[in-house]
Amino acid sequence: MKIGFIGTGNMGQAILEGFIVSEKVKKEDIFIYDPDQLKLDTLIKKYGVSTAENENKLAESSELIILAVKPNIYDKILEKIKSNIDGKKKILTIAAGYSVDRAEGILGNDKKIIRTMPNMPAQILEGMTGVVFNKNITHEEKAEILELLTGFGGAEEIDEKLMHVFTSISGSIPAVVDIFIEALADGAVLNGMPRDKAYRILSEAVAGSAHMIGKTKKHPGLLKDEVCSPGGTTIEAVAALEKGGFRAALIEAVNKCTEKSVKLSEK
Ligand SMILES: NC(=O)C1=CN([C@@H]2O[C@H](COP(=O)(O)OP(=O)(O)OC[C@H]3O[C@@H](n4cnc5c(N)ncnc54)[C@H](O)[C@@H]3O)[C@@H](O)[C@H]2O)C=CC1
Ligand SMILES: O=C(O)[C@@H]1CCC=N1
Repeated sequence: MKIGFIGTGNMGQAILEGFIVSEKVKKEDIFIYDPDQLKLDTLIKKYGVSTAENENKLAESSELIILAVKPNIYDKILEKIKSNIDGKKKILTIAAGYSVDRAEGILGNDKKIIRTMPNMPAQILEGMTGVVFNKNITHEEKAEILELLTGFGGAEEIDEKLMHVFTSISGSIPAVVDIFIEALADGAVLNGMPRDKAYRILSEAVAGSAHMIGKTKKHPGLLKDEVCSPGGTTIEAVAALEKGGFRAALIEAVNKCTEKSVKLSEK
């Protein structure tokens, strides 16, 4: 399948890298367009992909078009490429708060639209992507798209109503985890550990703890209890977190992020 990227910023590049590293897509089948020539030159050099002269040329030569620009220019780009989108081409969106309905409103409801919410670990094949298909995508095409997306991590079809909260707990979550790890490393540095060593240890310890939940299927509260020895060290950390409002801060973070996705969708 010929795939075109409109926009090769942070997320566009992460997906592109995911496709290449996973070998799901051949470099000859990837076309990119971005007004930032430096980004294009770097990606052409690094991955051997081809560039298109403009958005329309890219749309003409691609079967799947990935719109990886900021949400506020989605309407403008779709209007621009509209005449090159027939009922066979697929448009894949990744923007926060950009509904299938809105894309159909511009392209027509006879077009094939896939709304996704990827996340940055796609770059290292450990991403998680939420997927919504419009009614024009066939069963075979759904399977083909999910297969492509699972090349760089997990991919799950979800109800579009849940896309806002999915954005908070998947699309945006790397930033939350990054702050979490940075702050933990500050604590380690405070106690004499070199920062780079702390990051190395934390990335393993946090990933392992997260995998325990998926692999053991135990309730996270139970896993926490198993770590807290009576009168031991861990319960001191737990008590400090509760005192600092850790849970409330995280619930509010998910809530605010979800609200923002809703707001973006109302624009
Ligand atoms: N950064 C992330 O972790 C995630 C981002 N997203 C979504 O990805 C989209 C892009 O976000 P980022 O990559 O973070 O932004 P970014 O600012 O890094 O990338 C946007 C790219 O679009 C390019 N661009 C601007 N006008 C263009 C045009 N007319 N045609 C083609 N390209 C054009 C810019 O030069 C830039 O390279 C957003 O819609 C965002 O909601 C979704 C999930 C995660
Ligand atoms: O911050 C944003 O709006 C995008 C969507 C999810 C992650 N980054």
